[in-house]
Amino acid sequence: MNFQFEAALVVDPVMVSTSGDVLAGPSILAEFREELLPMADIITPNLKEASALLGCQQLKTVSDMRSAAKLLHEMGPRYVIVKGGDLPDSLDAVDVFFDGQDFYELRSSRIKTRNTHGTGCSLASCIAAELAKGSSMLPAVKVAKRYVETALDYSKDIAIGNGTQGPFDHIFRLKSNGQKSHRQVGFNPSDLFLYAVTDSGMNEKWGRSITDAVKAAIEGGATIVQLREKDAETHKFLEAAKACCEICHSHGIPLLINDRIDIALACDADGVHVGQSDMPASVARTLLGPEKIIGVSCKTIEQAHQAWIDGADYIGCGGVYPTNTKANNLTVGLEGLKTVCKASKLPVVAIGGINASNAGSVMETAVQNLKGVAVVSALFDRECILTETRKLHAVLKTAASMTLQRTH
Ligand SMILES: Cc1ncc(COP(=O)(O)OP(=O)(O)O)c(N)n1
Ligand SMILES: Cc1ncsc1CCOP(=O)(O)O
Repeated sequence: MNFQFEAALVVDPVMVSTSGDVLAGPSILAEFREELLPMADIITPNLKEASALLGCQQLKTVSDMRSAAKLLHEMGPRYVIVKGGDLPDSLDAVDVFFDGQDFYELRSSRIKTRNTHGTGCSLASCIAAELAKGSSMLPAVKVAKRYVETALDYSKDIAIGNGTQGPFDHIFRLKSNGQKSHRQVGFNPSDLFLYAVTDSGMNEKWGRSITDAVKAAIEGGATIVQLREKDAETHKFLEAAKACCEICHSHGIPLLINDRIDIALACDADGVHVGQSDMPASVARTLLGPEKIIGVSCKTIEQAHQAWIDGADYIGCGGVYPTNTKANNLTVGLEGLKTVCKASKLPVVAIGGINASNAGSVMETAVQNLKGVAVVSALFDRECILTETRKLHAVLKTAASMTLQRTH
């Protein structure tokens, strides 16, 4: 693993709590400014703390937060995130991240709860933990934000003690894992290794149900499944999606729905895959919440960058090779795939015309961020899905181990 930080100092200047209580007085400000901030890799003040550090400057808008982030950066930390939880309720929850050059507005849905004690410390701790795992700063901040948002959502209705504000529950993942034994929580990019994408037309042609097709793909080694049922009627699709959810989750395999956010919500699938002309990923993220997986189809560096800004988890890049499965789909080729992979901040799965004969060439490009291949016809437009999935899995494993040998 390539560690970006040998040691990192994450400073949460705990001075004013989310509830407005003053936790540290003005006497500490000089030490913060002169001693701590110049050493910090990142500081994570809320609006009141940023205001106090800047001599009680009023911070009421996102534009004020940008100016504050810049001024705080001049005090020495390498990165600043000004947390906007205290902005008026009518606005989205926006945090402003500044790396000394560029500003990023990190938006999330506003979760209505009084249980907010501990959010600031947990965000800072989670950033530190991500840095320790080898992450660079902005991805670490994004993971931490998602974690806090999910924990807030999980614990929004918990009633503890007598105070008006309670703590949020930051060990929710252990609990939710216990409740749903096989269901994976969060997104693991290695799941993209062998991505099976169904097709209603192909199942019809071979006289198969979606559930039988999904079962066979999983048995053959598929690591993630997407239901891409373009012609399915909604009621039937929902019933099939619910059944596929059960099958996938009993095997610990994530199930995504193509395009249909309504179906994904109704069957509690693990997420969705959307294209450039579908629901924007940022809206999908707001609708689905922080925990669901969102994939976006991208052919260009700009689209990949936008997907990342919008809060996607991975991108699907292609068509790598010509295909009959998707009409009028521009082919980007291996070179286009490499270009997007190198620029992407998100993991990538290659798609389009991929089969057991060419999957090795795709994986052996060993380009950064490429985690696997997504395949429709090479699995589902075949007589035996199980055999074809096994064959493809073997090819991918060989390619992955050859790549590993080459790089060591
Ligand atoms: C993994 C993956 N990558 C790309 C696509 C294509 O999605 P989209 O651009 O929305 O096109 P349709 O699949 O809707 O025809 C995908 N489905 N999965
Ligand atoms: C959905 C999609 N998006 C880009 S190419 C493609 C079709 C992939 O199907 P196949 O694996 O049969 O080429």
